[in-house]
Amino acid sequence: MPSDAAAKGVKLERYASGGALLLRRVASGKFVSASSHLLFRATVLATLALVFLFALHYPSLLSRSFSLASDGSSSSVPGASRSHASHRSLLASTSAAATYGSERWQKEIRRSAKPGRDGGLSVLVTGAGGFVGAHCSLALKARGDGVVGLDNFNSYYDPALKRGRQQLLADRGVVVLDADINDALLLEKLFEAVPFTHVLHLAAQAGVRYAMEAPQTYVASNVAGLVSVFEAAAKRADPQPAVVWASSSSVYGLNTDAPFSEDHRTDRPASLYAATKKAGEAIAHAYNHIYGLSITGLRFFTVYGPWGRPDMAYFSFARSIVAGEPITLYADARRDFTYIDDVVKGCVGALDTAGRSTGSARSGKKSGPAPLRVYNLGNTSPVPVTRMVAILEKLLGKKANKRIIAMPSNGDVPFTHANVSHAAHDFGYRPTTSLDAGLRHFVDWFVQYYKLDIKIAKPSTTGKKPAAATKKKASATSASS
Ligand SMILES: O=C(O)[C@H]1O[C@H](OP(=O)(O)OP(=O)(O)OC[C@H]2O[C@@H](n3ccc(=O)[nH]c3=O)[C@H](O)[C@@H]2O)[C@H](O)[C@@H](O)[C@@H]1O
Repeated sequence: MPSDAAAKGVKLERYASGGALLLRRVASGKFVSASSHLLFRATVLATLALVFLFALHYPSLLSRSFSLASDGSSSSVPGASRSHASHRSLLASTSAAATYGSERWQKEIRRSAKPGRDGGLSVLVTGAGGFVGAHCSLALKARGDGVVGLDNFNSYYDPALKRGRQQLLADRGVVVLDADINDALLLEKLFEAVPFTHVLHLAAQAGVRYAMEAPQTYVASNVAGLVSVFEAAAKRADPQPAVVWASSSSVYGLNTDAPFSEDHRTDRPASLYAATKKAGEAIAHAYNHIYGLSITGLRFFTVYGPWGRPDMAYFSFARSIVAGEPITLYADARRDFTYIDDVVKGCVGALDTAGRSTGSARSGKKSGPAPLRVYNLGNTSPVPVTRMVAILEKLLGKKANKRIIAMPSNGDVPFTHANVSHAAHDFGYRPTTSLDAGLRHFVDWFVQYYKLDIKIAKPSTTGKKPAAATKKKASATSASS
């Protein structure tokens, strides 16, 4: 136990008085002598010198993140952009139980990547903490494929939701790394550790209208990040995997021919978001042409469902309706809303039929042409946004406080409508979920996840009155379950 004096921050000083040796109390601050000042300064200088040397020799470490999801470390990033996310990586590395490239790290990655069935795929899923990425990872794992995920868990929307999805995957033995697709060295280490058969590249900066606020994050994720993934798949992986990646219905931009077919013009994007996705399709062409990389782009049409993205209209409207807050509807807007389970089946079908890459990382040459494909994954039945709101109102048992305005000039397009005949022909893609049924699944999850005391209306076909919502723990309802 410290003495009372020490505990109070005082020191006892000997002094002579009248021949007697006495003790007196002196504040400890007064004892900070010139020599301890010097010592302090020397320590600070030495530390700065060490940091400088470290940064000089290992600059790439400053932009790398590599903790394993399973170590339980949480490092959500303040700020809205993916490009900001990597700055926390040094923290992630020091807190990780199994560090990047270490034997334990490799062992964990290989375990997660190992298929649980003969002929199973081994898939690297980027954006696995995201909405579509998490559902696809669960579905692949459920059918016996090996999956390794990565995600930078940025705070474009609530990172807690992404951590929740990560936990769902961890519960099923799927590792999701805290990592950024722009970290070339990390991707290299991943491909060194595992001969992935496929990459499902879903990490991106999503959201059409946010591109006006944060244009550079779209370039960083959707252009630079895509190049980073293609570079690693083409030059660092041996053998090269096939890549399936998320393009967007927004590439149709100002196209007015409907339904949208892959053969239609896509050279008039209405938003920077759409432009980066269109750029991605051009970049895919180049990597396929030069390196023989098998590449499939999937144009998603307004995907919705449980564990969805809170920035999307159906989700934010549901929150506003519950909170009694106003919502703004763009007059006459229509969307080909596509339910997550249908999209997951499309993604899995695209992976299964991707065809091999023909290039070699070692020789840098390709042995012949490799598949280069692009598909619409939509629902084929556009619905007015006002109808989507009416379904939500009915399910939630509450009227929305609606404000209807003309569509602003914010990158939005008035309608989307998918022709999916190519996907149907090549891998049997057939969307089966109506907006009514899909939103019901969403609201079921929404009420459970946010623990809302809401009675959900039964489907109109039953003609029954609203029943109490179940209170059991929220779970994914995708093909994974
Ligand atoms: O299909 C796609 O390619 C895109 O789908 C969605 O984009 P969007 O269709 O604009 O989805 P929401 O932001 O959820 O908007 C849905 C509809 O609600 C309308 N809306 C949106 C916001 C609002 O305040 N009011 C409103 O009426 C929009 O005009 C749109 O018609 C996603 O956010 C994109 O990431 C994705 O790439």
